[in-house]
Amino acid sequence: TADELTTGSVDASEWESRISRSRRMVYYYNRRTKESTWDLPPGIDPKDIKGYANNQDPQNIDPLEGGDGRIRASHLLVKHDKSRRPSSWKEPNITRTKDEALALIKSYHSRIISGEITLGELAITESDCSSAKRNGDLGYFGKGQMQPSFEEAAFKLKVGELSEPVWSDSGVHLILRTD
Ligand SMILES: O=C(N[C@H](Cc1nc2ccccc2[nH]1)C(=O)O)c1cc2ccccc2s1
Repeated sequence: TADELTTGSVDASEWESRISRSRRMVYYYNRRTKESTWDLPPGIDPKDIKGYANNQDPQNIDPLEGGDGRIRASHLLVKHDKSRRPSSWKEPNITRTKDEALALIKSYHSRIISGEITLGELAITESDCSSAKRNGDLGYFGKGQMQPSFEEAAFKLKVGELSEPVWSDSGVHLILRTD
């Protein structure tokens, strides 16, 4: 439409293709306008859209990546005094040092790999991220959505694998890839 031409949302780079899990069909999502559509706007060539390879049969989706290049993960975040936002639902003013945060996350890592407790259970009470309310679940995310260090570590994990401590501007994380 005319306004699309003026707002430039005919720009292929704003679009990504995703899989509708319910209808097992490819749909298109515009990261800027947040709109979803089954049909690409006129003037955009599907082959220019990143994400799920188009005109592939959604039945042969890579089961490990949800088919559209996204993964799902939960995490437990321990913030410190130099975090991007040294505050959380748990602690309005976080004063622990980076070393103390690392010591804490290592103790959590040990308890999880020993089988004493799961990351999801521990995140509820101990994570400094608001995802604590969802057992640390961050939902599905693709490349370019999370902080680079977090994304790099998460995409290296196999489904069900727990990361070593991972630093981001927010603090130090344990990441569990769940899908
Ligand atoms: O950025 C968030 N929360 C920040 C802390 C934080 N920083 C992160 C950096 C990478 C991945 C997750 C992260 N969580 C905060 O509460 O200060 C998010 C919260 C939630 C909640 C539900 C789903 C996704 C997200 S991402």
